[in-house]
Amino acid sequence: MTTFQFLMGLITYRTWRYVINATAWTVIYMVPIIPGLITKEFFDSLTGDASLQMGTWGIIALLLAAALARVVLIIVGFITDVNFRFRMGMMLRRNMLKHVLKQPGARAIPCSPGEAISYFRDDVEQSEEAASWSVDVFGMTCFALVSSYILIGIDAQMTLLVFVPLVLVVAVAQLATSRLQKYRAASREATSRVTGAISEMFGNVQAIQIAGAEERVIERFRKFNDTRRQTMLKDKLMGEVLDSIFTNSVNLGIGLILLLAGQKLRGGSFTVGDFSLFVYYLTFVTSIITNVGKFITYFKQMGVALDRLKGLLQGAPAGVLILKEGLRLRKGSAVKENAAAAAGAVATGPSDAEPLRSLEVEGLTYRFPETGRGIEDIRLKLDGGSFTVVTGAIGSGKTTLIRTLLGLLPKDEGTIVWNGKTVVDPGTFFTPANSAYSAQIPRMYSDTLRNNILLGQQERGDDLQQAIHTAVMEYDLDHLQNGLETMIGPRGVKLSGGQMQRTAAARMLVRDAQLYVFDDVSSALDVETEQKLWERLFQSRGDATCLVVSHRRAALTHADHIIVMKDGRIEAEGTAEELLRISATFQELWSGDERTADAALPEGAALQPET
Ligand SMILES: Nc1ncnc2c1ncn2[C@@H]1O[C@H](COP(=O)(O)OP(=O)(O)OP(=O)(O)O)[C@@H](O)[C@H]1O
Repeated sequence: MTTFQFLMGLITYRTWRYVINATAWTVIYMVPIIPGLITKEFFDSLTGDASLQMGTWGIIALLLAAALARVVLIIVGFITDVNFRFRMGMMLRRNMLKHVLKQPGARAIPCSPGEAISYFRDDVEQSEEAASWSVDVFGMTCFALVSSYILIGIDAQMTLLVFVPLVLVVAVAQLATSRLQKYRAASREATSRVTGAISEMFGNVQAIQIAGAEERVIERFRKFNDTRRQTMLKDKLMGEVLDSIFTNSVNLGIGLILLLAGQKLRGGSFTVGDFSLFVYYLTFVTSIITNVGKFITYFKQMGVALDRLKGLLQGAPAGVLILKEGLRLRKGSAVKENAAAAAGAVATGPSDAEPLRSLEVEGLTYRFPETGRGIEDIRLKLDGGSFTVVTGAIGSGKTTLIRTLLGLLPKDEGTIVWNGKTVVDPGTFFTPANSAYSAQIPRMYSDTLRNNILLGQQERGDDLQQAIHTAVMEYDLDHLQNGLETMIGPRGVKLSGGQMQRTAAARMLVRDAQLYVFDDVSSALDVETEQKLWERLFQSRGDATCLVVSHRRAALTHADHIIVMKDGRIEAEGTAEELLRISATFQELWSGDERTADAALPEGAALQPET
């Protein structure tokens, strides 16, 4: 998609709003034609050259009326502009967000959240700016056409001098294009790095403190800021240089007009009124020239913004950005949408989920583009109601296997078959009521513990209490000041690693699902708590199928089937007894866990809330 197609895509999102906006601003730009003619009449009346006799008060009244009309029109223009800009920006942001949310969860954005914020804020604003200025260019062109027609009628030679700078400006702006784009791209990139670094720093305060890395982190941040300062300076300087070229080329035009007008006035072919009209229109032509230059600059910068936004799409067609769907800004449409969503929820609700009889995976492969590592040719089968553990050394591919199976990473190859039917889109299929998942690193929101567990789900009967009990959270609740109503997350009480994992387990268990997937939920739990968790899970959800990543004996001894991963492939599989005989990797993991269990902390040591 070219920058022009992108611009047209934005403009035609709400064509009639654009037309209203363009009409309003065209009238605003055209209004000064009238006071110019009135002023000409006034001066000509002083020298007796006037064709209309209005008198001083008549002229004042006309000038006031024209000024008042312009004020009113400008207010209208601002309203139409804000409305148009808002919708355009919202459409872009909505389409970007929709695309991001459709991506496999683990690769939703190709950058840090801070950088993504810069795409959503700065690049969208830049695109809005160019589209909004296109309205002004249209209005200004109309003014230029009408005023030049009037001026040519008076003096063609002088008119040429007024408009020559316009040609100059366009030529200079075109010549400066590639450099301007280069500087803009560099300054945007540097800004993204800075916002990305801020989000990383705030997200990793504890890790930075523990490593005593404050100074090094700040030094790195300072370097990013220095680069940003330099690139921004170049970008701004280039903008200012162009601006001054535009303004000064106009001044040159004014000088020439003054010289010529002097001669012509003396010769009698030019009236004082004509002179006043030229000078009056010139002030507007000046702003037109500057603004046309600005628009060309914004258009070029829009090209840079478009390239960056394409990057966020990760290879999807750029047309995604300008998909024309409704914004649903009115209350009525939101209500309708909620009703539709509620209807959808019934169709996929727990009662409709088909009980899991078998889940088969064949040739599942995913390689991270950055490292080429991942999982290769995974084949596995889960029977309904079974407890399967995936184990293996660090980096052997356990998490990648789970994420690829659940559609959080886009599989390169392989098939997933649920009860004999191929799963076409794992990302949407592996959600409640088919499956629920607890990630290796759980994320908490700044909200109450209750809302963090429910995550929008309606509380039904004693579901919540049951999930809390199964996740072995009762001790935590007793020790949190406001129990379930305690504010947690970044802006509340900080939970320990074990508390977060139990909260994530409760979040998963409060949902009815056929398949429960635990990714290393036990890594921050002591042995006794983990033992309780599995026992309670079997009591409360005995018929559920579980797929668990763990290297702990507490999980391994409960397993019907164990899969041992090594270098992204399945190295061995079987029961714990069988694997202890045949797999050296498994023997190592088994004895490694014995040492960990011996050194484990007593129950409750990790349960105190960190504040
Ligand atoms: N985001 C990523 N980008 C590139 N490579 C990755 C990424 N995540 C993991 N890898 C690589 O893929 C391989 C498998 O990683 P994975 O996280 O699945 O291992 P794991 O067995 O779950 O490890 P752990 O026990 O530490 O959680 C490793 O070599 C790892 O370096």
